[in-house]
Amino acid sequence: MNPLVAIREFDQSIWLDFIRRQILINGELQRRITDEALRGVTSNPAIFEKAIGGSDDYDSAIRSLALQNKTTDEIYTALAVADVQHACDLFRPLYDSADNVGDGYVSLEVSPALVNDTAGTIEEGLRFWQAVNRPNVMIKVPATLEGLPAIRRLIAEGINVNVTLIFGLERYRLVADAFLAGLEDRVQAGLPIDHIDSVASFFLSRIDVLLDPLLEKLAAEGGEKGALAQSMVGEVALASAKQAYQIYQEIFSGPRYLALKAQGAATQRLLWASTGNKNPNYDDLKYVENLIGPKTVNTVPVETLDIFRARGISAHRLEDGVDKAREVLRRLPELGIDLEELTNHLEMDGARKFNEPFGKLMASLDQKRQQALTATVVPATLSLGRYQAAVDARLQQFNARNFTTGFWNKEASLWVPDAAGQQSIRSFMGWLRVAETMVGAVPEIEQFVHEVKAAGFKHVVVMGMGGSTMAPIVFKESFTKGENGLPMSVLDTTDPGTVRQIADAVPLAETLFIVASKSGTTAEPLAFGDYFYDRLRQIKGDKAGENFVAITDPGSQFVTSATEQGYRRIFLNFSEVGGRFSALSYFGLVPAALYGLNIGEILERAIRMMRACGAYGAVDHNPGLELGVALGVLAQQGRDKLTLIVPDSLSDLGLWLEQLIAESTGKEGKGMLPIAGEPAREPAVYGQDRVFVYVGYQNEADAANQTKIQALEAAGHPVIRILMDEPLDLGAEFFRWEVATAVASAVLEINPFDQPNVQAAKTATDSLMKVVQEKGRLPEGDAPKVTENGVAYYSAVGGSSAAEVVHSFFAQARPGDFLNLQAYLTESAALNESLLTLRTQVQEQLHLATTSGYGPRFLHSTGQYHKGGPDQGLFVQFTMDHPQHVDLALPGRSYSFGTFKNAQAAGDLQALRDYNRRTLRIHLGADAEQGLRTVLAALQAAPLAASKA
Ligand SMILES: O=P(O)(O)OC[C@H]1O[C@](O)(CO)[C@@H](O)[C@@H]1O
Ligand SMILES: O=C[C@H](O)[C@H](O)COP(=O)(O)O
Repeated sequence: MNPLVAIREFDQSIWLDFIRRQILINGELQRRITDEALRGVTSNPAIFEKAIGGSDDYDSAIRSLALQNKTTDEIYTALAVADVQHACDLFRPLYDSADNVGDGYVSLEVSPALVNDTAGTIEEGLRFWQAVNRPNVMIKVPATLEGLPAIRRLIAEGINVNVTLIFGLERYRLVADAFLAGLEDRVQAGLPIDHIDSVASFFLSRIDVLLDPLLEKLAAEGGEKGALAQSMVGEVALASAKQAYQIYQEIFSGPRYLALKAQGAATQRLLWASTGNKNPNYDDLKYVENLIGPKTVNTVPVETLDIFRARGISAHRLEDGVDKAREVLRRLPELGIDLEELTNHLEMDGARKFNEPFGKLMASLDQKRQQALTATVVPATLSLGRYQAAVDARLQQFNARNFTTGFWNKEASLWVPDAAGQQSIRSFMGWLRVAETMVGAVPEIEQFVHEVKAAGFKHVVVMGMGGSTMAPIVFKESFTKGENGLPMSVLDTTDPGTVRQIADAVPLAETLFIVASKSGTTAEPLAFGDYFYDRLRQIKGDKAGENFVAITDPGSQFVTSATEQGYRRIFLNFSEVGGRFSALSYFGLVPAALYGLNIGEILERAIRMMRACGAYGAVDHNPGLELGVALGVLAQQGRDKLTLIVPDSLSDLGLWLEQLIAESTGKEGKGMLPIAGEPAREPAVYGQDRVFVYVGYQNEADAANQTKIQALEAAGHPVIRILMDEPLDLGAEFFRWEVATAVASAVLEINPFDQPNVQAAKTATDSLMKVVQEKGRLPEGDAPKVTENGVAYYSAVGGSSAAEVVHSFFAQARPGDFLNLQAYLTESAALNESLLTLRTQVQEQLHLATTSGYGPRFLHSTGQYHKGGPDQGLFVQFTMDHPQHVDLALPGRSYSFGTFKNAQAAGDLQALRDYNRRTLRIHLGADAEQGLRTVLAALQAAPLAASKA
């Protein structure tokens, strides 16, 4: 039997004298608990120095905390407390188990600087106890004379105490006395004493390290004394321990303790500490095997633990040779050795051994803190030309209103006058500080990633709509997969072809499906979840839930259904963080971590930007606020098409920006429309409604785009440039753009956090789905105006051929309008190319801004702007057939993905028409790529001409 397990027969508990974030996250500590019967953990300042100072595991957390203006002390406490909490949670099942007596504890030591400071020790002990906030933490207090009253007081407060740095028997008696006195104080105060545990840590190897050289010196002198000294080499520590155990038995069978026992008190067990051997001549298990006995603990370093597991022998030996032990201690004075005096030296030396590494750790933390504070964020360069004056005027106006402070104080009157709007704004500002909150969740997420990989998962599919999946898309497309990450796909469409592609491409049984929905009521993610859950049930039966993870808000219905379906994990996000502002919450970070990205670092960059956008000072030179004011003012001046130019490596950033900006600002007939995916062109093809934003990398040559941007600037267009150092800076950009969007909304006097017009399409879709449920199919729509080459054209404008319909549709264009292509199709490279050709043609001939999106994705993004923003859109909707061999049935429903998607397209078309938008629906038939080529031919039949109006 594994000796670590066998040792339990002798009622000794093995604790680990080591902690480090890595072993918490990578499952090592859990494995030791499960497989090696590990029953507790102790830490000390030297251990934390090794963990924090000796690795870069904590660096991004250190910098994040520094950016939150934490002091060095606060940073140390936050890191240590987080690790101790995590370890406490891993031991919690053991701690709570019915047959547990005194185990499952994790110790956290007060600062070694307080070794002679009673009041300071009590204050810090109480503070740590509250900060860790776990019943199975032990506060470690040194057994100095000043420590003794603190031990009594902390015990009296009901706190578990690990008394450390005990070297001598006299002091040990005082320690036990302080423990009993603390319990008696509680009894006197009428407080319970049945859930308080304490251990007395008797330090061993350090005794021999000090005594052996003295004994060896005497031994070398020879004679009788020399012989006696020789017989004692390597014996004093074990003799002290054995004698201490005798004292333990005496005290804890005496009347004083028995009176307390009657009220439920446990004994203060002896804990053998400093049991890692330091003398190469001794057996490495000297301070383990010889000290096995009932009601004791041995805290061992990792190396000793592993040696014991490999070759240790478990036997009750603590009470062997008790007489000899007594004799060793009795005869020491004959050699002129005063053990009690030497233990005082050990105590002072012990304090030094902890103070030195602790000082070193604090110095290195301080240095990292300073470095974090001096690091700056990537600036945005605003070249606003003739608009600068209007922007400056608004900046001054905002400064006069003390806008920066009001913004951070969530003063909703900065946005809208009505009380309901203001209430909604206040309740959706959680994103402002979510990055800080998430720093604390990084270890939890990283441990989850470890678990998922250990369980054998090979792929991740993130499923959701809009804000619940946009950030994962950006992470996937802008970063290469992290070394330890899993390949990831994102599903955000009901298109059966796409669902099928994903289902066929991934190893289903080894795929982790993340269903991400803030509300938990969005129809698409629920359908995705049901579909894949059903597929997994066919493979794994009742175990299907193991492959599913939910990210949702607390209290959503989805929490209940995911729990019922046995989901592996449910991450509860924050109700005060809206979907499109959730990139830096669980919605963005869980997928990012699974993809192998350094989420601590992403958060650090975000917090750096958060600090730069901080609550004090002027609006100008504040990276988020200044950008927001500029964009808002430009939009008011007709420069409302925010045209994003990016290198290929950032092509999907536009999807995220589109949703954030369009869904936040596109309402009440106002708004800013992001234009993504239009290649940069010469000034002549653009109208006067553009503001160009270039987001790229400092070191990535993107000469073609940069030259074009310069020409656009020279031609009088406002141009904004942001040059990042590396993809991790996207953490900062998420935050900058969230702030800018919220601030631009204040300029436009709208509520950035609602999406009132998205509902119109959902409602229309819902009524169509009712018809489907009743009649088995969607209602017949209007007849097409024209059908040509199998492609049908539906529009309010007339024409007797495809070319005529298309041309008269575009004849409605006015300056400042935009084209929106809505592709309810299965995405493909060929379709992307044709859609781009169509956009380019319209841009060149009509100088319109053009946008394009796959449906239904865009419904949860720019869809709000289409209906709520200004009436400037020309909407071309493309639909296709979903032949039976491609379409997919939805389990438990009377309709398929294809029907659902058709209903969404028809519902949105209905909504657009209800808002009197100019629409053209083109049904491409069974072969969408071929159908679209036909449309292009119709378009190219003659040059487009806009109306003269
Ligand atoms: O996360 P949920 O609640 O499923 O919502 C998805 C998306 O739908 C919207 O509410 C719009 O329909 C977005 O704002 C949101 O990001
Ligand atoms: O809790 C115990 C101490 O952390 C530890 O055992 C000290 O051991 P050392 O003497 O090896 O530093």
